[in-house]
Amino acid sequence: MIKENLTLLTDFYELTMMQGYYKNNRNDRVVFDVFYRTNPSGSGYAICAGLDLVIQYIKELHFTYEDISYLRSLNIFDEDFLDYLAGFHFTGDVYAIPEGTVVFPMEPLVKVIAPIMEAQLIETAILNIINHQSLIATKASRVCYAARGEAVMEFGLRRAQGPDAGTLGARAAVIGGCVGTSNVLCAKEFGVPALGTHAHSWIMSFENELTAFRTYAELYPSNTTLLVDTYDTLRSGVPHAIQVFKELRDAGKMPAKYGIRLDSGDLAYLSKKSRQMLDDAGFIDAGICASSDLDEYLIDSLKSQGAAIDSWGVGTNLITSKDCPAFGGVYKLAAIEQNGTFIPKIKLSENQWKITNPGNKTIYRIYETDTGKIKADLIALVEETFDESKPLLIFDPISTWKKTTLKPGKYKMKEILLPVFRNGTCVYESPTVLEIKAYCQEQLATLWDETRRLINPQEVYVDLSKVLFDLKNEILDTVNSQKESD
Ligand SMILES: Nc1ncnc2c1ncn2[C@@H]1O[C@H](COP(=O)(O)OP(=O)(O)OP(=O)(O)O)[C@@H](O)[C@H]1O
Ligand SMILES: O=P(O)(O)OC[C@H]1O[C@H](OP(=O)(O)OP(=O)(O)O)[C@H](O)[C@@H]1O
Ligand SMILES: O=C(O)c1cccnc1
Repeated sequence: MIKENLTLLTDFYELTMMQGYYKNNRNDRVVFDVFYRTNPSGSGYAICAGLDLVIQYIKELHFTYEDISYLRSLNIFDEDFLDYLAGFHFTGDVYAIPEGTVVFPMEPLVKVIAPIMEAQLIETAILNIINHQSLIATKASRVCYAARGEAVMEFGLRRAQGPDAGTLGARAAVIGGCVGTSNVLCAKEFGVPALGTHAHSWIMSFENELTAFRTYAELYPSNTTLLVDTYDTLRSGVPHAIQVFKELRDAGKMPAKYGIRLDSGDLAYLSKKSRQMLDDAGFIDAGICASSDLDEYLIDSLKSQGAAIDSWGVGTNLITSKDCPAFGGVYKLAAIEQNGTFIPKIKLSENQWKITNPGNKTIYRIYETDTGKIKADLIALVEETFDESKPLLIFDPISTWKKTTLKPGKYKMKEILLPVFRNGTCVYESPTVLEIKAYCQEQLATLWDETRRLINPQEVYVDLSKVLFDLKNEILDTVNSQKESD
């Protein structure tokens, strides 16, 4: 599923444009930026994810004999262009922000520098991959934030939008902070923990709840989590679970990890009552897991209600990012090479926020030295250099009066857009998913609490360097004066 050749996973217009470029002998190198304009779910940040699949996709790019025959059958592509496609492979450069990094609106997450035919073809798949995985990684980081460090298991496969979304979404959820997933294919493919309890059907398939619990506990002596809400949580489920735990204790076979799962009803009330019953029976280390249509807001609310829950199973709302189903990443042309120099390009909009940033750019993350927290991100042209031993003026590119001068010694800069392909060859090795998850935790720690909060977070400034800001305004002035003279 994930490793297949995805070359035709593109919008038809990319191919019709490609043929147009081909027929007009236009294959100049261009710069395209992938960026998004608004953080999903009202978040103060996003987590970028999906680069590993983008790399696999680009490495595999080629049109098979069947692909070419299919395109020929559409009666729109000429033989000379189809011949070109038959020999097609990617020859360009790609730069990207590593997976698991916290990112902010308007900054290029991926930058493609390639002949326009190649750069155009890969737009759709790159957006498809980055948009989906970044959306779910961001959602997972919010859910895990609400759980305040307690384990969150990803349980959404059955309600995901198809097998790929379920599997790659689970990968992204682990990057964002989940301890593992119920999705076995994801666990195998990406080397992440396969986790789970059991279903109501297990209980219902036995003559009674007690026998179902006993049988499960015998089968899985090292991790016995019993689902207690099939008939009556407090009158039947929890007492039966306690009875089974007592039998295990009496037999000297106490599981290393054991507890109950609540899946319906008032989770705050039921968890507190269950906790009391378990504690009274001497099972103070029994865990209480909760599931049932949870999301970050419900978990946060349950926490503030004092719910006695210590692990969480989250499915539908996480794997589908139900409150915000699209990430909104776009792919915009930023420059075209002419005679060896990149000519910056701009896309105008009535909305100032939507006007693109021109040129071949990179991003510097600016950290406060005292705290290690992010002060701002700075988008600059690649040829610019910065000297940390000098003061740095940063200002908001829209509300330019919002500015600050950073003193030498008080800030550090780190370039976060890294080379991934050079001249068509991959020069980047993706870390494992668990390494990316650990890196993501470090990244989240560089955010201020005010930016992490779930509602109305403080935004992080993404500024333009003075050189880029001036260039953008110069181009805007030129375009505007051209419009007036037309
Ligand atoms: N204490 C609580 N505070 C806020 N929300 C809660 C609390 N307890 C449960 N919830 C949420 O309320 C919703 C309850 O859903 P609903 O009433 O449809 O069914 P249920 O209790 O899961 O029972 P069933 O599965 O039998 O229909 C779930 O989203 C659950 O997470
Ligand atoms: O609520 P979500 O966040 O989507 O989490 C996944 C849900 O999937 C299961 O229910 P389901 O009714 O599918 O199966 P079950 O009979 O095992 O409860 C599980 O018990 C959770 O309630
Ligand atoms: O293992 C579980 O408890 C589980 C798995 C998928 C969906 N709901 C629950």
